[in-house]
Amino acid sequence: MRDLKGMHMAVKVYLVLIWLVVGLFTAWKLNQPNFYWETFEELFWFGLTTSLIALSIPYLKNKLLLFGWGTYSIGLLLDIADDFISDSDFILLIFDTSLKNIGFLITCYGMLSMILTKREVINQLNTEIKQREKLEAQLRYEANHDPLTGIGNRKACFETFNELSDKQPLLFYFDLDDFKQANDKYGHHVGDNILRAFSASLTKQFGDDYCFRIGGDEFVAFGGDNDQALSTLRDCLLEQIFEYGVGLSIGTAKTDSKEQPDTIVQRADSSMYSDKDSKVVRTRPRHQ
Ligand SMILES: Nc1nc2c(ncn2[C@@H]2O[C@H](COP(=O)(O)OP(=O)(O)OP(=O)(O)O)[C@@H](O)[C@H]2O)c(=O)[nH]1
Repeated sequence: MRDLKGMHMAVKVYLVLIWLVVGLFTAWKLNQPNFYWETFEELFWFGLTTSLIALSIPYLKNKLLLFGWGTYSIGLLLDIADDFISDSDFILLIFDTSLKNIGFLITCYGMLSMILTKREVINQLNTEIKQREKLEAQLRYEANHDPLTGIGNRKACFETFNELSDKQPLLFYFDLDDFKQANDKYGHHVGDNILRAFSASLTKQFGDDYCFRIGGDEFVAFGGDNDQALSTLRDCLLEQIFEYGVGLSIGTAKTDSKEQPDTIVQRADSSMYSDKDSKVVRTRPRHQ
């Protein structure tokens, strides 16, 4: 970019010089009886073209374009020479117009090939950008979602906590009962399916964006104050996994913008433990 700015500056300086030369040439020639306006015009274009070529050489990689441009300039030079030398003296002078036209065509073709090459490069870059964006979106998704259940993870829960609690002010904390037993009895893969089924029921109840898996068999969800009774909610969430002998403890805590998310989660966690401890039918004591 700085190079181009420098180039524009140099072009301006060259143009001023050309006009200066042309002005002096005109002033001088006006006093001559056989002044050729045509020569003056040809000199001007030759000066401008060669100046631009000289300036562009460091920036132009396309040899065809430079060759075309060069050929055009030679045509212009022959045009000027034509005014001073007669055709019979130098046969090449009759090709001035042809050389200009050939130079012009080669320049056009050089530009076309340059545009096509650039377009190919731009297409490649666009493909790379799209791939990168896709990869970034995937990485962002993986960083914020639990790979097993597909719902949000602990990190996502705390990052969106304030935003979600503004919309849904009651925090639910869920912990499966006797999940370890189900794991031991039916195998780890069934345990995985239980977690998936539970997550599916949870998102059905609370919505995809409001549920998170924050530990092995621990989940949180954001809901409204007017939600159904906890016993109904428990039955609903256990419907698909009840057959494996797992239960569900639920704790709740009202969110408060003055409190830290950690504190609110801790309150909901304590409430969940009270629920777990209050269970009369348990196959074994907790944390065994
Ligand atoms: N299948 C499976 N098991 C997991 C996964 N993550 C954690 N666990 C298991 O989940 C169990 C959680 O432990 P606890 O909460 O003590 O198990 P629990 O039997 O529910 O205990 P209580 O809550 O007291 O009833 C452990 O046995 C872990 O190995 C997982 O991704 N898949």
